[in-house]
Amino acid sequence: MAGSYSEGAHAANSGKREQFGSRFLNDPAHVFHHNAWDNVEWSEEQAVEAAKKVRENSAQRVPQEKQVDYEINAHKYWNDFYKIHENGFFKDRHWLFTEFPELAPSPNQNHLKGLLSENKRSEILECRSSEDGPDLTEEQQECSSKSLREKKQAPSVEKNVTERLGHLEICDEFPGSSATYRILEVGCGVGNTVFPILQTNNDPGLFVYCCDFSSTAVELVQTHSEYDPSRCLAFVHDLCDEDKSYPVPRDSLDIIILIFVLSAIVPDKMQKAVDRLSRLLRPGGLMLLRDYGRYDMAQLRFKKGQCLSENFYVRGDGTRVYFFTQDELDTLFTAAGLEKVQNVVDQRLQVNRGKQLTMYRVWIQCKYRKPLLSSTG
Ligand SMILES: C[S@@+](CC[C@H](N)C(=O)[O-])C[C@H]1O[C@@H](n2cnc3c(N)ncnc32)[C@H](O)[C@@H]1O
Repeated sequence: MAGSYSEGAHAANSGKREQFGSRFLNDPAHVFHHNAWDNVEWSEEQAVEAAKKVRENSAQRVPQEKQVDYEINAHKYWNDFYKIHENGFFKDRHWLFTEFPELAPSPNQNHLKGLLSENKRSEILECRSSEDGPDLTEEQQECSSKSLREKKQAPSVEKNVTERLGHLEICDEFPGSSATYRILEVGCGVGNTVFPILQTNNDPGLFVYCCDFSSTAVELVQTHSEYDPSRCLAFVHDLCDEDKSYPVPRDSLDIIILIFVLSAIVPDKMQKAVDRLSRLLRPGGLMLLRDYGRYDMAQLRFKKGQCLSENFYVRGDGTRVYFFTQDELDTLFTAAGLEKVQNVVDQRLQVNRGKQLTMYRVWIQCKYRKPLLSSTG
């Protein structure tokens, strides 16, 4: 499988991610000079070969009764996973702040969000004009200026925001209710995202919620030396469980993070799970996702007999994984009433220089925003 390699400019033009990628392989002969190459363009031959591998490994499906077991006992398989690996498997994700600067906003930006959660609508509209400074990200500037445009064009937007934020006053007692910036991570595992956020974001108004349906994982978070209940709440929750609610009211969260978790649930439950989460975001709040993309090396490595349904597989330890396209994720988020801010594919070539191995990774990264004038049920 030969890859062809792109210049950064080409990657940018083709809708591939720009922020991550800075090391480009221009000369295939240099492939083993570094550990990883960004924005690797696949050749047609390589894509055809990947599709063939997927057809082959999907030809034989896991029997129905086994599929039922994997679904009913999904949390047990993950519990077993964490009993074995504890917190040594997934690495802390310090790239988070490059990719998602919203997780560690500057004090000014937090102040801005705080005003919104305190329902000081008139103040926020005043503040925005002076705070749209150079230290806001491009997306945040776009968000803010869009808000201002909307303010001028449609007074009903303001009314809607006020009504929605008014809801918070009704449910004013919930964990973290006095916080001014609320982040929820779903499928948090042992806290490899949550603890870096708590370390990096020193905003006194920050409150971080995190949940996972693995009680073993949640216990590891709660017993971590840096777990501070005054800044964080870890709880057991199944994001597919329609009967159990989250411990926060609707329209209350600034950020929801989904890191390699949506791919772990059965595809026909994804939409409702995203819908429920979307309701928890405040107007203007963001859903952030990073997850497996179609034809990632992990998908191509599955053997016959591990396929549950199209692009959905079970690993040897009973945990499951789906491989998304950008369009599928776009449909999930937009159907949940969110607007696209970013939806990019990160095609990376990882290199094991010792073993002279090349590994083609495909990840998708998304940011979707709840509109100010929102109709998420
Ligand atoms: C691949 S791990 C990622 C963990 C973590 N987000 C990270 O990046 O380190 C997937 C996580 O999703 C959790 N998970 C899977 N299905 C879930 C569900 N239905 N509800 C809540 N958590 C779930 C698993 O227990 C596991 O911790």
